[in-house]
Amino acid sequence: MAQQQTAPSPAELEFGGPLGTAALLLLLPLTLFHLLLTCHSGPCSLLSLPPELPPLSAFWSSGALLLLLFWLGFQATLYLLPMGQVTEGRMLRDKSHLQYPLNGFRCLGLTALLVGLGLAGGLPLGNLSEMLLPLASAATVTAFFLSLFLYLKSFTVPPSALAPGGNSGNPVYDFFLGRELNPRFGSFDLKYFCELRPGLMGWALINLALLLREAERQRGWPSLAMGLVSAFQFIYVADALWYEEAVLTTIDIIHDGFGFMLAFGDLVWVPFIYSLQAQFLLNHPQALDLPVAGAICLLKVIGYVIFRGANSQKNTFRRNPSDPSVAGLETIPTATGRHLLVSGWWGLVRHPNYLGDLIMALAWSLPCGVTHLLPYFYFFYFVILLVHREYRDERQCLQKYGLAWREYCRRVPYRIVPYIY
Ligand SMILES: NC(=O)C1=CN([C@@H]2O[C@H](COP(=O)(O)OP(=O)(O)OC[C@H]3O[C@@H](n4cnc5c(N)ncnc54)[C@H](OP(=O)(O)O)[C@@H]3O)[C@@H](O)[C@H]2O)C=CC1
Ligand SMILES: CC(C)=CCC[C@@H](C)[C@H]1CC=C2C3=C(CC[C@@]21C)[C@@]1(C)CC[C@H](O)C(C)(C)[C@@H]1CC3
Repeated sequence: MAQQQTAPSPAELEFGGPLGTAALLLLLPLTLFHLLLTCHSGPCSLLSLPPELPPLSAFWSSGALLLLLFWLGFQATLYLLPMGQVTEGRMLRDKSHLQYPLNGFRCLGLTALLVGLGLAGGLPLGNLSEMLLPLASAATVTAFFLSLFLYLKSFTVPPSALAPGGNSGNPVYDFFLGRELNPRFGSFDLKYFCELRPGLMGWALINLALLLREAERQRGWPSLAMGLVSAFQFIYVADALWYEEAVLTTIDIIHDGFGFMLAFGDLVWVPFIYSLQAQFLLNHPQALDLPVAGAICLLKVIGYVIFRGANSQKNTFRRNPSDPSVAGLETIPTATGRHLLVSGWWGLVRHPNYLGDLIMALAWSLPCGVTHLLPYFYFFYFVILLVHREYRDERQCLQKYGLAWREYCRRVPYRIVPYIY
């Protein structure tokens, strides 16, 4: 029988409960526009207001909205193309499994091909770099309406389809966290689509537009710093789509509902905030020595090896514990029948994937030099996000695994950084 979903108690509410989430609903878009404006201002000071505000008309254009809707429709069409394998997600509370298409990397290839053809035919992609403000407004409005739709839709599904944490009964809190775990139209999974497709590829496309604009300005090649930032971030996007299946064991898919936090995160925050380093470099060029560039590349490789190794190890183990690559690892049994890895990457710290991700985040910012704080915004935000995420995950794992989780914490005492945290 389907297990009934009970509302979380006030003590279990996350992000500061209704007040905290109401504040985030306002603060996230305000931070976004503050950063976009600051990045294009001369002083580019993270801690003061941009010297002059553009007219209100600079924040909105119907062309930008149409372009965004076209992009969403285009990516949705690619998602639906019957290419590649289909995989099964984790067992749900009603004991069923959802099916997910694994065609993300092919969609990236097709997108790259079409963009390449467009560029060869004279597509002025660099112009996108002057449309970021109205595009970000259009994406924010779209994310807001999508979240409203998702919130209303969640009242039409059975309790077993709700996320563990998003049905407190408080409309603001539930709107922010998302009530339904896997909202779908037939086989079209809205959360899985948004998590990996339009935002991530949009981020890579914005970076490319900024790089092209910089190259045009320099009448030839982009700077080394811009080249490194774009290449590092493109690798991150391509990696996420190549290992698409691994997203099915992340907190976003297995625990969090689909609400404003993820809709805004996926469609707005990722493309417009994660491209801040490239935006900064277009407006504030930086010279980079080859040895420094080499050291930054090494940092990126170290981060990537840890990030990918840890995520793939956990994903393989969760999907098939007898896979030869993980079968020899030491584990702790839990009362749920699932085991916890206690050696390999997951025996180093309790969140080795966060460690790798943070190292990469630093490598993305360093090419921007050390004269400004703004390119490091992503790194500081990411430290806060991952520390908070780790805390949320610990709480959930303690609930899920009880004594076995305590034993894991005893055997692996550090959370993210060995011997430090
Ligand atoms: N770039 C960005 O903005 C962001 C990137 N990320 C990245 O996304 C990736 C996924 O992160 P996230 O979803 O937060 O968390 P994880 O992928 O680490 O998933 C956490 C889950 O993994 C399982 N788990 C934890 N410890 C063990 C263990 N020892 N053995 C086996 N399973 C274990 C538990 O679930 P269960 O036991 O139920 O399987 C736990 O709930 C990370 O690399 C992170 O850095 C995350 C947020 C933002
Ligand atoms: C408060 C606030 C701004 C919340 C939004 C957070 C979101 C931006 C992130 C939550 C988890 C994410 C993940 C990725 C992107 C950022 C968000 C949506 C991810 C898709 C990036 C690529 C990785 O390889 C990944 C697939 C592991 C990762 C999954 C989590």
